[in-house]
Amino acid sequence: MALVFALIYPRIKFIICDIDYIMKISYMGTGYVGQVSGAVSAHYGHDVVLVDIDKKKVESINQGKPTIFEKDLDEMMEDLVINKKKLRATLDTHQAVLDTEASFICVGTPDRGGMIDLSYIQNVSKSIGKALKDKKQFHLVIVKSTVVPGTTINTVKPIIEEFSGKKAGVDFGIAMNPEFLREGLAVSDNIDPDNIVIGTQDEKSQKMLKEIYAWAAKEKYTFVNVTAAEAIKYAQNSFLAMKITFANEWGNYCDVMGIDAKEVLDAIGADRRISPMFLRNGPGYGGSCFPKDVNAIVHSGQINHSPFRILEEVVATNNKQYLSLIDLAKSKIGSIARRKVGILGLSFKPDTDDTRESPALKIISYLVSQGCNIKAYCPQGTEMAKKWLTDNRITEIFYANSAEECVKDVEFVLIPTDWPEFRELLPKITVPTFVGHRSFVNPDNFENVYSLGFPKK
Ligand SMILES: NC(=O)c1ccc[n+]([C@@H]2O[C@H](COP(=O)([O-])OP(=O)(O)OC[C@H]3O[C@@H](n4cnc5c(N)ncnc54)[C@H](O)[C@@H]3O)[C@@H](O)[C@H]2O)c1
Ligand SMILES: O=c1ccn([C@@H]2O[C@H](COP(=O)(O)OP(=O)(O)O[C@H]3O[C@H](CO)[C@@H](O)[C@H](O)[C@H]3O)[C@@H](O)[C@H]2O)c(=O)[nH]1
Repeated sequence: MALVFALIYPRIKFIICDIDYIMKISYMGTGYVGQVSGAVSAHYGHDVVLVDIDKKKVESINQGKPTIFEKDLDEMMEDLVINKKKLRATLDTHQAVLDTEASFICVGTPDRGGMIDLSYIQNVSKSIGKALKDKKQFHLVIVKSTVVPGTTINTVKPIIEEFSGKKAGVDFGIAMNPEFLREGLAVSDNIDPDNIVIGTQDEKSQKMLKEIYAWAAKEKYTFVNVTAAEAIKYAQNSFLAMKITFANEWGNYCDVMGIDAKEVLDAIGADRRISPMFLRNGPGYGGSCFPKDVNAIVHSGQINHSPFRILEEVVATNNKQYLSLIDLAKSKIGSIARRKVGILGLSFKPDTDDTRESPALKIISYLVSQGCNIKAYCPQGTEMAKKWLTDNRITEIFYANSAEECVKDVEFVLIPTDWPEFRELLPKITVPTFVGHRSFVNPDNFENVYSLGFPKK
């Protein structure tokens, strides 16, 4: 991916306009998805306005500063906002709809008791509908947020029709274009996507989406209807979550059987039918997407009388997997109650500041319940972690300023998140250290280091 990015980035930096028609596009919701996909769209030549209800985000973007930590986004946004003036942000949804030809809906669809909370989708659909009432020209509305199959047609479309008094497919278009970016690699994933899924119900909307993505190679397009586009997103994420869970269960089994899980997983990954991607065992998948998306599709299967038994098991297994790292520590050092523990890595994976559903936070909650004294450090995730832990009344944590400080004066260390920079520290740690991802390190190279999926005496 690094090589692909190195080849592609200079090209888009210097050839800003790679499209036949410069479209005016608004992105409703300026989080990880809206901010990155909006910036990349502007980079390829479109005129983009990002819309949010959060004033701080809008102000920061208008100064050319992203509000998330994402590789290459700082430089790209500063260039687009300050120098090229292709990207701006606003709080005014109404005006943004009037000023643009197409709007992507990129608001959150968080987990609420195993289902997705549609309130943000409903609110933004109402605002778009009200604006369309005042607009004469055709406008394309594209759902990019992850929504369960049926949501665009049964929720978004009727709300916009009601508030605009207009008809979908005639006065405005309705489409679904799921987002596949990975946090930490969001810019490069957007610049060079594997697949662009275009879900539409009418020809005009499909034509407009082809213009929006005119910069991409045509073989990347997948044309489907709106509901299939919604389903593709869930099928993909649940498959990947299942693959990781498969690797995790093999990791657990290999521990017990005295086998190095990496040898097994690397070997099967060499078979092209399986592939090595998403086959690293660890302390369970986290993040803002896999946990909530697998829950939501399991729920949709249940209420539609077509249960996903295999995914129900994936959820149950993943919910417990973080405990395997604690069990590994217990198996080597005995009781962990009331011990001093250093936790390296709070984000749900490296290269992001996002700590949503991070296994590290579940581990901290458990250790605190056992009376442990926690020191924690993360290169980017501390701020978001602190907020979540404080909201959950976990306040007795010492947040170290460096990885070195975090591992001093503790009885053992846990590394749930495999930030590459922690590797350099391993030779200097003198206390037992337990690593979540076997792919991160070979524990045989260190006296005191243990890993899930690696049976070390
Ligand atoms: N984060 C990812 O890696 C990722 C990848 C692919 C798909 N998705 C999906 O994309 C969607 C957005 O995810 P995210 O991580 O960017 O969410 P996020 O929570 O980071 O951002 C959502 C933004 O929407 C804003 N918002 C809420 N209501 C609004 C309104 N009425 N008008 C304008 N803005 C409004 C919020 O203030 C926030 O800034 C979700 O459905 C998610 O499942 C996320
Ligand atoms: O082999 C692996 C790969 C990942 N993980 C874990 O799985 C989680 C998710 O990782 P990743 O998929 O890299 O990050 P996300 O940014 O959550 O991206 C996923 O979720 C997004 C939101 O839907 C999708 O757009 C992406 O395609 C999909 O990969 C993290 O906790 C990882 O540590 C593993 O344990 N082992």
